[in-house]
Amino acid sequence: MILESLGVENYMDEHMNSTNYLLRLMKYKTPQSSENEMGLSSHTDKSNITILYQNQVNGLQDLTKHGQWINVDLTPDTFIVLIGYSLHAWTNGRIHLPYHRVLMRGNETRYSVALFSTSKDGYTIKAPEELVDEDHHLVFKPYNHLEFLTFSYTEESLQCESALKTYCGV
Ligand SMILES: O=C(O)CCC(=O)C(=O)O
Ligand SMILES: [Fe+2]
Repeated sequence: MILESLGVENYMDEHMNSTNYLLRLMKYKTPQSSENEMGLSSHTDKSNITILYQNQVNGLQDLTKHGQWINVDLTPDTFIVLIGYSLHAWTNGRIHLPYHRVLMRGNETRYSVALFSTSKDGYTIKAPEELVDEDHHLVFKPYNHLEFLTFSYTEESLQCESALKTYCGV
C-alpha cells in the first residue's frame, strides 16, 4: 500500500526478498508508586515497519511534529503500524519516522507484541531514483543496514539527535 501510494510498487519483489522478520513479546512492570514510570524510553525503530499489538493496558505515546507527547490509546483488537528507519530512508524521507515511548501508569501489567520487518543484514538501503527529484533531493546516502545497526549502538550515535542523519545524511 505504501509503495503503491508513492508509485514505486514495482520494487515490491525486491522489498520482500530483502526483508526479515522478528517477533518480540514485551512485559512492562507496573509502576512502584502512583507516579507514571517510563516503560520504554523515546526511540525510533530500526525496522522497515513495526506492527504492534497490546493487551488492554495502554501506555504507548507518540511524539507529534510539534514536539508534544500524545497518548496512543487503543481499543481492543487494534493493531498499530509504525514506520522505522529503513523505510524512512528508502522512501527518501517521504514517510515520517515517529518517535515513540511507553509510559506506564496504573497497576495493571502491560504486555505488547511487536512484529518488526527488518532489512536483511547485508542489504544496502538506497532510495529508488523515482523518489529523488528537483523537489525531493536525496536525504540519505545509500548505506549498509548491518553497518548502520552497528553504528546505532555506539556512544556517538546515542548522543546525536538523528543517528541516520549523522551516519549517512546528505
Ligand atoms: O510496547 C509497545 O507498545 C512499544 C514497543 C516498541 O516501541 C518497541 O519495541 O520498539
Ligand atoms: Fe519502538
